[in-house]
Amino acid sequence: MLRLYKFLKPYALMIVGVFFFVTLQSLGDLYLPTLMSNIINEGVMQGDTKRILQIGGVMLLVAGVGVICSVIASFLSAKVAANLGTILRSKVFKRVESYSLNEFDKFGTATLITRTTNDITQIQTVTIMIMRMMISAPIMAIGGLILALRKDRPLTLVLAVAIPVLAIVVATIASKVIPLFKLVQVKIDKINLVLREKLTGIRVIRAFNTVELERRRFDEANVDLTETYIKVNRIMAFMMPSIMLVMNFTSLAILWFGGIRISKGSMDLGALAAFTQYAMQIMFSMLMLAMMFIMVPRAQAAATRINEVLDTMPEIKDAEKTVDTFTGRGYLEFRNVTFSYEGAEEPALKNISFKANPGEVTAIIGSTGSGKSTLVNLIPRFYDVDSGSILIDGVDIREMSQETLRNKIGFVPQKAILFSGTIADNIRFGKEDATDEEIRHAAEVAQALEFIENMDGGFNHEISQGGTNVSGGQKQRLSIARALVRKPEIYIFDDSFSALDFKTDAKLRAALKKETKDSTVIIVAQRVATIMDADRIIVLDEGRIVGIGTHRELLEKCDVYREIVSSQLSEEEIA
Ligand SMILES: Nc1ncnc2c1ncn2[C@@H]1O[C@H](COP(=O)(O)OP(=O)(O)OP(=O)(O)O)[C@@H](O)[C@H]1O
Repeated sequence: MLRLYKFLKPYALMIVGVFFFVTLQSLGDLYLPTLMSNIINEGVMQGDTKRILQIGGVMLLVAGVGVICSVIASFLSAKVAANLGTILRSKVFKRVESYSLNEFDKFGTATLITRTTNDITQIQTVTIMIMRMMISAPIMAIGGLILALRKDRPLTLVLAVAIPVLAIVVATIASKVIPLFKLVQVKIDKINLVLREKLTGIRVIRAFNTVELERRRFDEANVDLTETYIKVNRIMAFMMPSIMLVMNFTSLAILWFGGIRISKGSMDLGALAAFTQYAMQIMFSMLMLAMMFIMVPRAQAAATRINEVLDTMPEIKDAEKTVDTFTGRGYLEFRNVTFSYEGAEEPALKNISFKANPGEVTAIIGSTGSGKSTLVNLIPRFYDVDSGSILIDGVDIREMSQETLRNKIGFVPQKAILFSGTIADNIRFGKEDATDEEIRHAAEVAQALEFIENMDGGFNHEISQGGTNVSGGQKQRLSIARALVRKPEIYIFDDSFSALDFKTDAKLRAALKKETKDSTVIIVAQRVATIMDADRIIVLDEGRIVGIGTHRELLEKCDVYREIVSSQLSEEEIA
């Protein structure tokens, strides 16, 4: 956790301020019992009303200053903790943003969300507590002890018994509760995971009538978390009564032995009243320390999880010296590329070699799971190859900056993703400074203009979160327009025409031909009709290339291709 506190450097002055005001408040609190003892001895016992009012006035003043100090310390500590939260959230977000898909696969989205929200809030809360208690608890404990000793030395023997008893009670409770707090964090992760999956899959859940089943699964995770919370609270419920019991017995013992000492004339009434209060202050400060010992490990667990995110360096990094000048315009080459997903037994791609030139369409076809998406995901460096290399214009993509590389590419993913905002905003995502004319043109080529113009507000029509207010085919066309507006050197369409009807598919490809005539186009497709006219078709099977050529060439020499074709096209279409 200390590591995270390094981020607090800019707020050092505020933290000093918190310590200062907390110290002032604690000193005031320590002074009050002495003043009370004076009121009893010098005012009440002597019947001196003036003295009572005098000391009472000072007590009010001390208490008033204490309240002001406490308010300022609260305000400052809350501000410091809130700022720490902001810094941590932004650091975690920045790091997560830099992750390659490998790291995303490793963590999972649910835990990354819990770590950015719940874990950081946990640290924020504990930070406020630490700032307030770290100073005040020792001052109150040590100061209280010194002042109690000054009031009556023999009576402190009662404390010598009471404090260890209190320590044992608190330590027993803490040892049981700390591991449970750590468990709570993991269980919150689980709830987030279930919740996220259920919410994103709500349509499937409704369609398959599994609402009841899913509810039960959520309830299981929920009950699991609740039970852990109940366990924690059951133990914590013992804490206050046990501590109060020890404290009440301590008060009783002080009054008992103090009474004996008063009756012997070795102690006065004021000193006994003050001593009782100091004893309570000492024990409360021990309690504060105990709370810190319980809460800090909980925040420590959160801190470890945050540090894990911050310490995980993205596997894909820019080279020290990057190449920025290129002689070609999107000439793509795969040289003996082999790639495996982390933890997979078999490589997803084996020994892939091919060339794709500007002005040509290179199509990739193959059965599901044959590695088509994996192959195109390697081009923008979502993952790095295990061996071999991918070159653009003769330069290994690992030798150029990721920004330069990705600027060359217009990527249309298999699953069209839209963001909340207008249709124009979504297309402009491809090119920040795109003019209205460019956006309109991209939409026209993507065969999206007609449906956009039929929508309320046209290009200003708002897309809802996750793009739920447009159809699958419309989503695909908008994500194609987003890639087109970039006018990139390399277009990658990962099964991006699958949701289009045949007529729109054909019209789109005809329009694309003109638009992409100077670019290298890679099309992953399931439908043979979509890629029949491609300059080069690559047939993948279980991660290997089993054929490269035109439609005609492959029909003659590639069995796998022939099988795919005959399962989709009629005899006349093949001919
Ligand atoms: N993130 C991942 N982690 C581990 N394995 C993966 C991952 N993504 C894909 N795979 C595996 O890699 C293989 C190739 O998957 P890929 O998505 O490239 O196939 P595909 O040909 O695009 O299939 P489809 O046509 O169904 O989209 C599959 O066996 C798949 O299970």
